[in-house]
Amino acid sequence: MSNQNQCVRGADVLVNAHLNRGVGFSAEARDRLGLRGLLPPAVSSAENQVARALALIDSRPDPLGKYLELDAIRAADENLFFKLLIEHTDRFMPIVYTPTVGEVCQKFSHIYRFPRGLFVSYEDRGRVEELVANCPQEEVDVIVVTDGQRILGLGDLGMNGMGIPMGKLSLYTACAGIDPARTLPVTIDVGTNTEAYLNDPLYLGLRRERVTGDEYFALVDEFIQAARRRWPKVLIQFEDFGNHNAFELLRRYQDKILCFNDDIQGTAAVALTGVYSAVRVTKKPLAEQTFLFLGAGEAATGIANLIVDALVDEGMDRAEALKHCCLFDSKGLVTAARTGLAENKQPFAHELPECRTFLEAVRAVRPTGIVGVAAQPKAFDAAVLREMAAINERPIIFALSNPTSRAECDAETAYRETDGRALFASGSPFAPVELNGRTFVPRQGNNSYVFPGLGLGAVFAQAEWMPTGMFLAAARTLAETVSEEDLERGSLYPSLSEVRDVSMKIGVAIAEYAYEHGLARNERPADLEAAVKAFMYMPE
Ligand SMILES: NC(=O)C1=CN([C@@H]2O[C@H](COP(=O)(O)OP(=O)(O)OC[C@H]3O[C@@H](n4cnc5c(N)ncnc54)[C@H](O)[C@@H]3O)[C@@H](O)[C@H]2O)C=CC1
Ligand SMILES: CC(=O)C(=O)O
Ligand SMILES: [Mg+2]
Repeated sequence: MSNQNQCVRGADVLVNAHLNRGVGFSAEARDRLGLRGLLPPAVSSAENQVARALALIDSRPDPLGKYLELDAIRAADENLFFKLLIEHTDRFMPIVYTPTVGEVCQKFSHIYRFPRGLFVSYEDRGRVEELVANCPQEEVDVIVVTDGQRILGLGDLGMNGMGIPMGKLSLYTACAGIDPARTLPVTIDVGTNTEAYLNDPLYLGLRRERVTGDEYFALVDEFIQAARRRWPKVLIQFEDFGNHNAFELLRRYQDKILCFNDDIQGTAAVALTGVYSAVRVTKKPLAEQTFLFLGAGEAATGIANLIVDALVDEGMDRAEALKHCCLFDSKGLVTAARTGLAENKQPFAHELPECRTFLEAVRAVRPTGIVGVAAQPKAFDAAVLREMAAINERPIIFALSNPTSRAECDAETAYRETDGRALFASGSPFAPVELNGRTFVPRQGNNSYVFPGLGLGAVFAQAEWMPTGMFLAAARTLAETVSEEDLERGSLYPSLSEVRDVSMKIGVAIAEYAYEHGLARNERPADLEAAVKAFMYMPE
């Protein structure tokens, strides 16, 4: 607790979510803080508080209702909220994160109740420093910022996209122990091109079409500079920006400040882990794998580039490595004959026949794995899955688009259409599948397995910036946490119940990378693991 917080007393404590422990305050704390009489007389144990909260949440049958209960708990007592999230990660992650967070964003203006984070509107250009100064946080370790243009696979949600930085930062704390008082969700509101919001009287964002070009980049830069002036060591995570801006912002800031793009780089690391797990099962090395991506945007080319980096790291020539990844976008298979290709797709434009359907492309490329990152629901249909099963003994099937409504296929379909041979992962969670007397436990190929640990390590070592090597290190560290028992159940990732330990290990690997490569701004502690563990916030 900071000195400033130690001065807070009486009712002010009870309306401060960082400090409030509600009916959990002991008799001694109630006297010390001037709370006697302001709370019901009985003191609740931690177990009691959790039980009361769980009953309240369970009284809401629908996921959005559960989200609203959790959100209200958070607004009143952050300690209790994170206790719930940490003790019941499996149960509440689908509520505070995908898929429910998608619905939360779509309805954000209708369910808005509690102030949180920073809204930087285009109307505030020229005075963003003042907005940043208004933030109550004395210190900020991690900012997650969006402009709401590509929220999951749901499209342009404008200011409503704020649910995503809020959700991601909840995971930073729950999964990697970043102090919640030192996190800041940010939305840069430059308008929206979604007509329904512009016509919705309850919409809380700027009512205008999106600002683009120089004015757009000037506003984002004004925010970044203001944030870094106030918090010079802050990590900035770019999240769910529209494709062109996402690549351009990464190009501008990647090697200059402590930042990364989660959709491009975090996703790449988690997908590569899934690939490493899959090749342990197929016993065919990475060098013998070929991937066909449905989609050719941030996630697709982020993943493809990291696979190429991993192959080059194993000794393969880069030109050869590029041939191991092929892209299929809204116009069909990306080939050398295509003109006007975006820069990120060009390295993957190979000499291949023209294919208009994904099934044709599967037949032409004969991939060992397909990766769905185009938000095209059910695109991995029975014909595609059967073709993959005909080409491969153990086909790799990653349906990574979010939320569940945008998944390329569900787990049951993936296993059923491949006679249980698919090595499957999905962006949003699916329940275990029973097939032919076996139980498959699919897990999430979601960047949530890596961004919390990446951020933890970068913040711990106060890294200057985050090179590609860090994302490779994160993928390899995560892969080491996948056990033989996991693989036997069809799980390419560890259980969510282990996620804090997993994030800690990734954090240590990233911090170590920063120390070894001269990127850290502090001294390496003698016992790095112990120091990282001690750094991690844990609710009381
Ligand atoms: N599991 C995870 O951790 C992550 C999942 N994603 C998901 O991936 C999806 C895409 O995200 P981004 O790559 O950032 O978006 P993006 O907008 O950068 O890329 C989308 C791509 O899909 C292609 N596309 C659109 N319609 C298509 C069609 N009918 N057939 C083939 N391709 C088509 C577009 O040409 C574009 O290349 C979203 O649903 C998002 O939720 C994104 C990041 C992380
Ligand atoms: C998981 C994530 O970052 C996305 O779907 O955009
Ligand atoms: Mg994202």
